[in-house]
Amino acid sequence: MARGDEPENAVLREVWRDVLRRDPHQEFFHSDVRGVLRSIGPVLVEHPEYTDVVGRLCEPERVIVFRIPWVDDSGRVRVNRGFRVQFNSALGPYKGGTRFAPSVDLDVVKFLGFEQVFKNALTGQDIGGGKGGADVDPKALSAGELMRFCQSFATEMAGHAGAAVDVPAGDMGVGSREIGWIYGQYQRLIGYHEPGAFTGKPAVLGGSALRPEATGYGTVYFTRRMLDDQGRDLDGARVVVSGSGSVALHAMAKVIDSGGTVVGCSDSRGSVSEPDGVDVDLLREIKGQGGSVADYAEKRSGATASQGSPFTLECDVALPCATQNEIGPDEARALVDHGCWAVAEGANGPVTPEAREILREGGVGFGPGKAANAGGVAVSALEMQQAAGRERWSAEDVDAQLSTIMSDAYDRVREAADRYHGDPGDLENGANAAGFLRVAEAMTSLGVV
Ligand SMILES: NC(=O)c1ccc[n+]([C@@H]2O[C@H](COP(=O)([O-])OP(=O)(O)OC[C@H]3O[C@@H](n4cnc5c(N)ncnc54)[C@H](O)[C@@H]3O)[C@@H](O)[C@H]2O)c1
Repeated sequence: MARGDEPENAVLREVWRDVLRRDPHQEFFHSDVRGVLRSIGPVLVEHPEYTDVVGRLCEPERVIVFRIPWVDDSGRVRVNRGFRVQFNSALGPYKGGTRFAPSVDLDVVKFLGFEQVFKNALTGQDIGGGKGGADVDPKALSAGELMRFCQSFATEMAGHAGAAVDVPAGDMGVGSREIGWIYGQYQRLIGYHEPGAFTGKPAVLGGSALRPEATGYGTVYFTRRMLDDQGRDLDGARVVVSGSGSVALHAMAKVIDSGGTVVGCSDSRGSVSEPDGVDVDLLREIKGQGGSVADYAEKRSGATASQGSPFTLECDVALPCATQNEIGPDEARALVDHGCWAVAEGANGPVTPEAREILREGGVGFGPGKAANAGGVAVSALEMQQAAGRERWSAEDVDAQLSTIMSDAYDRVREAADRYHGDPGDLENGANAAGFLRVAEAMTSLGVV
């Protein structure tokens, strides 16, 4: 919302101006707040009692910024910056991932933390929202350096994490190995076992079955419900999945499991088109050895590598699963021109606001990340439950719960879209409205705290 495009509701307008005034340069965060304020106007007409919570909801409860000193393999002392934004704990302990990437700054972490508040609410579980990370490129570090880095990160986080306080998980650049190292240092510092304090741990340390798969699988479960409502399904569909990391590889596997063909993928170095279908096992193997999608394409006669976006390829379904701002106006127009049925965000913020508008006008279904990629955090919350009960659930059990959670989230979003925005297919407004309703009820019940 530019100044001339402010909310009509006087309270929302005031909140928006405060957000801009306090942090004028946080554009990712502004963009997300803008979307939410747009969506909740009609909710406040029905629930004026929730008006008071909006200002508090847009201000994190706590922001922790810290120094991460570590020693590299040559003996040189290096310094990075770490972040944890404890955004909202009305529904439960703060819960959200940890991102290690050079692009991490306070704007990105606040944006992701704000998203997380709504996402977690949509899962129906009792978890608040938070996010953290550090401005480091883990790919540039040796394993020894990365372990020391994780230990330094954990030393600072130890005073802020805890099973009933804040439960970090992984995100880009942070997998189960790194969470194991972070948890190891945390446990050493506190002096006892507290497996519920971190999720996404290796299985041997109490990590949940299916946690690595959960976000990708969940995105596909959500997409299937979207297609169902269009009278379509993934069987026989051509699907582009961007990225080839944790979310993307598992989304690809579930697409193939559902009868679809993955006709394109990418990584930070380029993209690949393969009309006959990407071989996910081979791609995983090559990526696991540090290779790129271009290295993969060299091994496949039907695959073509390029430097362009994978979203200009012809496809029926697009699942952006890499990073933010992958689908801008050009990619959105290509998707509309190719008659794409649906786009669902496996990544956080991969579709820009302008692109979302183009998709909407072009009649392409849109599943916002707040809902579509909630599967990861949902299984993280199941990992917390298993830790609390000292239990281990099977992959089948977790998968069944994940599928139900994603389906329920879809219903919640669709119902709110219909009720407050008069269009059951407007899942973006629906996700914001449904998430807001749950958090606002909890915040109101807690009083002004
Ligand atoms: N891991 C989770 O459980 C989880 C949960 C919810 C949302 N997400 C979101 O999903 C996205 C991916 O997370 P991940 O855990 O798979 O990370 P990851 O580090 O395992 O993989 C990221 C992938 O994106 C690719 N990539 C990075 N920048 C790119 C660019 N500019 N263009 C094309 N490809 C690029 C990388 O090469 C890699 O293949 C992130 O937005 C993350 O916040 C992850």
